[in-house]
Amino acid sequence: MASEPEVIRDKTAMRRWSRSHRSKGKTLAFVPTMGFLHEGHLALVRAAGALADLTVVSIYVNPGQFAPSEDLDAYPADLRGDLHKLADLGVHAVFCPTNLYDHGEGGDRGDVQARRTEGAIGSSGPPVSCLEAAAGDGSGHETWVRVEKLERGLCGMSRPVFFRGVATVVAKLFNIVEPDIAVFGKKDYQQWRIICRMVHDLDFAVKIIGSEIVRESDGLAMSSRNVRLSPKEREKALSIYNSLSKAKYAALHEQSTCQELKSLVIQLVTEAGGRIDYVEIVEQESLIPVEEINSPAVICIAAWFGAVRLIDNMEINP
Ligand SMILES: Nc1ncnc2c1ncn2[C@@H]1O[C@H](COP(=O)(O)OP(=O)(O)OP(=O)(O)O)[C@@H](O)[C@H]1O
Ligand SMILES: CC(C)(CO)[C@@H](O)C(=O)[O-]
Ligand code: BAL
Repeated sequence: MASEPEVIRDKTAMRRWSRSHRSKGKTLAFVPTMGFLHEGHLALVRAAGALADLTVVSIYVNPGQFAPSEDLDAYPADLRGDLHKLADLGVHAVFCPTNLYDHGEGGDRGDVQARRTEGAIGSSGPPVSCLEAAAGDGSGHETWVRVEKLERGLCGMSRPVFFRGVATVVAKLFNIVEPDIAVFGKKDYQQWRIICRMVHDLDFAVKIIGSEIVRESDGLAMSSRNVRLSPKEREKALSIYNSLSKAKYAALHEQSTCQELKSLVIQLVTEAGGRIDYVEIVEQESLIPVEEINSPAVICIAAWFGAVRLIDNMEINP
């Protein structure tokens, strides 16, 4: 049985841990997560373990990437279960920060009531995150990293504070953990591309690895949010994978146009009872929408099943 990972809650202690190992010549691989770990996360952890001497996993549900109207409060958690899973994989440290943002008394998940308060900063201006809403007057944190073009489309359309929050928290985590390598899942395709771009543009000394999507045996992409689907919704949600698979086949074998492919996915998911947020076919790196697939593209979808919004994608390499 592997030894328990060290659980580190303080950001200064995390940096100290990293630096003490790095000063002895150890390399460090890092997997940032929001916890409630499933096989998708564990695949990233295994990949990380194979690439460096030591593996660090962070578990942190970041209020800076959720809008007050989103599901921060409903996000599932099971720290004890997560730590067991990570111990089995021989992870060396788990960073569960309690002081990542210095924004006062509410702790990092903030004050729920304040988050819901109408008239919190920005209510008539630009959209705000739960982090700012909890602080009320916006004090404590005011620096944001934005990857301006890549954050605009796809999930950025319906989650306007999301990628600003992700890029910022990942930059903070990189500065604290100081890893050599970090592993992200391609399930969150736009997020992975945004992190690659941020690392390139801001000269972070971190190599980013994109890890393939891990699916349930019937094809549904693993996601922490799947646990919130009712059995009926879980069945309907399979239409995402089925429709993406059909669209990919049609793209490769039937020369369908992107408009036809998108219509096919929208029709199949809608008929199954899902509510489409977006279906888009974009270039793999720039995420610019394409009309025909004659170079590497990816078909991306977000759809609601009841109160749960799921995302998925499939790369198409003609
Ligand atoms: N099925 C999966 N296959 C590969 N990587 C995954 C999968 N699910 C999550 N990941 C990756 O794990 C990392 C942490 O993601 P996160 O903790 O948000 O989990 P999640 O399952 O994506 O949760 P949710 O989508 O419900 O927020 C991200 O890099 C994400 O892309
Ligand atoms: C990268 C991340 C840990 C940042 O909070 C999160 O967006 C996630 O889990 O995908
Ligand atoms: N994996 C994405 C995190 C989020 O939806 O907030």
